[in-house]
Amino acid sequence: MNSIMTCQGICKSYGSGEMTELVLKRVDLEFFQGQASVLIGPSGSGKTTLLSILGCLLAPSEGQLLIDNQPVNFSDKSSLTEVRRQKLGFIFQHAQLLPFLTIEDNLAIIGRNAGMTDDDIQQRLDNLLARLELKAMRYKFPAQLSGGQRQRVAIARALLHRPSIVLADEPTAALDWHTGKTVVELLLEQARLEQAVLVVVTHDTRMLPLFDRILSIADGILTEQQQTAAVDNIFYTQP
Ligand SMILES: Nc1ncnc2c1ncn2[C@@H]1O[C@H](COP(=O)(O)OP(=O)(O)OP(=O)(O)O)[C@@H](O)[C@H]1O
Repeated sequence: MNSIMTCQGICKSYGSGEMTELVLKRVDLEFFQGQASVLIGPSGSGKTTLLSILGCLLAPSEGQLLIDNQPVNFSDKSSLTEVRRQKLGFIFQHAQLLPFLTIEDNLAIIGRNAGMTDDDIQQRLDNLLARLELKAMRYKFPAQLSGGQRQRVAIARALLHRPSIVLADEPTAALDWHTGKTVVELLLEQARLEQAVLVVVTHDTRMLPLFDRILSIADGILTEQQQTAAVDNIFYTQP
């Protein structure tokens, strides 16, 4: 399996002097092609902080992030934007679609930012809208879709430019359990199909058996647990 992303001794602290809060303490972690990880931990434990570092949105205080074996240079804004546009796909709690653009245009803009040709964007749109059962939504506006449909568009948008890494921050928090589970299953299926690294933050322990690996943060320390047989998972609780 190819290593896509590596955290080497990553620390993150906020504030200074006596007010310093050390949120991440030496995180060492490797992410492999096609691997799906779920990130859990109590409120305030640093999940969004770690996801923001993985997404090149926030610089670590110490340590290095490597993507495709290249250290990410957090002080070079233009190279950061390039890495985000080419290699990363994001899904948030609320789909955050642009309300004044149709679904097609919301997706196409991501392809244009990544430098894809119009033909490639159209082919990719046709393919993803069909796979995610969104063909009928193509010319609609976000406000005309249900919450679950909007999150399916968010999945299509995160994958459109074929990123090698997809990061999702509580993608189901605004959905009911059934819709949320369907959205996560689709996200996993589509990310695996594309062989992308997937990292999902969730508070919902019922989702854990769906993932290859559980990353758990507490008191700034990250621990990982591989999952082979989902039912043996100690975190598993029935819906
Ligand atoms: N910009 C910031 N400035 C100062 N402190 C921050 C900042 N962002 C986060 N923190 C602090 O860092 C800690 C971790 O926050 P973070 O948002 O990463 O946690 P989380 O695990 O995602 O929480 P939740 O599950 O509630 O979303 C918290 O104590 C928070 O108050």
